[in-house]
Amino acid sequence: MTRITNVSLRRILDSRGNPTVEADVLTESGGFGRAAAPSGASTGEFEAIELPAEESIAKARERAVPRLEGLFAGDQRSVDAALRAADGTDDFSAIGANSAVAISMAAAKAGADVLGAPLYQHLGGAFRGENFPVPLGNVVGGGEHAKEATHIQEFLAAPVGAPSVSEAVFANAAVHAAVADVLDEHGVPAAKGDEGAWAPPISDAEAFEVVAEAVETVEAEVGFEIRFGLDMAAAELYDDDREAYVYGEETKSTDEQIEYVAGLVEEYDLAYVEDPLDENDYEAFAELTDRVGDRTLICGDDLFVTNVDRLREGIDVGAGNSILIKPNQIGTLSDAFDAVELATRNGMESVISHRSGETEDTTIAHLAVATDAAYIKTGTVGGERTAKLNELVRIADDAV
Ligand SMILES: C=C(OP(=O)(O)O)C(=O)O
Ligand SMILES: [Mg+2]
Repeated sequence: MTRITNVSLRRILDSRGNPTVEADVLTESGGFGRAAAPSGASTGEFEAIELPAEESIAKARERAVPRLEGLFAGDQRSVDAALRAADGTDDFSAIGANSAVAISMAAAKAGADVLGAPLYQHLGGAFRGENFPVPLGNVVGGGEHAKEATHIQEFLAAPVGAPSVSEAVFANAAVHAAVADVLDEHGVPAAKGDEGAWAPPISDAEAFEVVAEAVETVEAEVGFEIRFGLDMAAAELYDDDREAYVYGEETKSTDEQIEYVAGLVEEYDLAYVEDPLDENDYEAFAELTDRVGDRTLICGDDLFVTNVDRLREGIDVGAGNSILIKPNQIGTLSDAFDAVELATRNGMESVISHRSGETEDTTIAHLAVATDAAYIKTGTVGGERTAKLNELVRIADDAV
């Protein structure tokens, strides 16, 4: 292992055209790692804090960079502990989780480079599992990612029967194309949302029919099982004052929301439902998990925010049976690994995820393989999404 000699930070563009933070980490033996922070739009209330990119860079340069120089790049726990110590808050509000996560990931890449190992190997170790994650591909979407489209944020193709990562990735792209065909037949124009999913001006009920038809068509073509799932991002639908989930003109009480989601799982044989309920409602999550958790994944994104304390609370009451892992929600790779480990020890699946604002960074593809995650959620089309999907294909091919 060699020591970090230099950490540099710069402002780059994300996929929405917003500024984000990129970090370069250099070691004394010439090891190099570069990584960039993604950014959410439907962010959870309990996420680590993202500061404006310029401010985050200035604060991290002043407080974190001097502490990092001299540390071993391959010693991820020490690097991440130094980031936490430099920040001094629980939520990275002093230097920004955007600089923290960019540095944490860049250090991991520099550590891998020093060893001459691919990142997934460095992070996962010699005894990592042999499994590859099933990609969940966003094919129709709305909510905070596209205005005038569906209330439900994401309809996700789930090629659970694909014999390989490559076939799964191409199946999702085929479902995305098939959705366009179905919309075209119905005369519905559709732009794309932030993650590259179609964002048609149709009701949620119509979207279910469109996606079900597209999935069925592609399933028949490829000859393996494709199901679909949802990210309801229900914290964005929930109105605290009205104590109800708001779908345009319609509202649903918490009990009605549970009934609605349980009905959808039944009707469409959903493989996956993320954030079906508000981020503060562990109890309702637990009730839904009790009802349908034996046949689908109930995943906490805004509920858990990749945070072991919130996950522990969920485990105690049986809220959800899987966790979404977004490194920038918590600020470091060590924290993200801890969340995966806690989930695994408690029989929960992990789903490694992109954000709606992304870059060409491919770290999450390596993270998903390193942690033996059941799923990766990283879109279907669009350069910042295919960067991760293509990296997954390369990892499976052992060609990184
Ligand atoms: C990827 C998501 O969106 P965002 O990055 O906007 O939180 C999500 O909610 O899972
Ligand atoms: Mg989500």
